[in-house]
Amino acid sequence: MKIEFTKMQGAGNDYIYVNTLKYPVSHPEALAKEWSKPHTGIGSDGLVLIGPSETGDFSMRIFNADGSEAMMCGNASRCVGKYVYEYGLTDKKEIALETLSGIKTLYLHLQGENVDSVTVDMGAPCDIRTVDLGNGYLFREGTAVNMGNPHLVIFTHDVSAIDLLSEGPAMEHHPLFPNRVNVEFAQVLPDGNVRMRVWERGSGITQACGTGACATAVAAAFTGRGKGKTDIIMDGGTLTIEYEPQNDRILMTGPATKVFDGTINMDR
Ligand SMILES: N[C@H](CCC[C@H](N)C(=O)O)C(=O)O
Repeated sequence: MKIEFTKMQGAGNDYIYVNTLKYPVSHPEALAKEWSKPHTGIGSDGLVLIGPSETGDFSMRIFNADGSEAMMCGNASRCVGKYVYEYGLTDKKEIALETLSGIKTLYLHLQGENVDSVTVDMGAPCDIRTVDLGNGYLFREGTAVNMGNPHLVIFTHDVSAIDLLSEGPAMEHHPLFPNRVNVEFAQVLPDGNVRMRVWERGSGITQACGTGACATAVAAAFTGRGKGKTDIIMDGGTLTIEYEPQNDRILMTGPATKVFDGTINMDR
């Protein structure tokens, strides 16, 4: 059976989007793995399913490139906003999106007929704590933050010097995080904005991570490095994060971009 999909990216974090109202998907874990492969698949950081919702306007499920299901994805939530508006599933510019970590509100910013950026109310961070990573690792200390999904933020003076391919997996599988963790290496710049590189649980190096950008801003505030509105500059683009520890929410603003539409066979 041939189904339609759309490849979209937010700050370079690319996913395959399928409208399950039209094409129900019964085995997303296997498809995420197969389709994410760059040479034999479509090539992506994972698969995102857009569906109906009883508590919100739409629902989103996200699968990493290794087939594991994630609770939340910041970059995908913006792209879902663009998708449902531009493909005529809604004419709302404020959308309640149901995720495994609760309802997130999307505020669409239009350029003519098209959505070019989206602000997402990402809710409140939780379980913020300093963690001792122990001996035998490049860094001794990090900040754990839960943004609906787990993150470990490590501040360093030179983020370009980090060998992500070895440091990323070492942290993802650190014994302190039995469910694995998304890892952000962050460097505060002279103007207070932050340069960040990410290793995602289940997808490896990605160009950007929305929940990771939020976690980085939270960790910066928690460790006395923060400012209320911070640009988090990643390899694939920049997200603006608004966070004040006394407030109960984080606002994330950034681009949402369509790459192409395609069709693919669902059964092999
Ligand atoms: N790229 C995503 C996060 C995916 C999360 C996933 N890697 C996990 O928690 O397992 C973002 O923009 O927030």
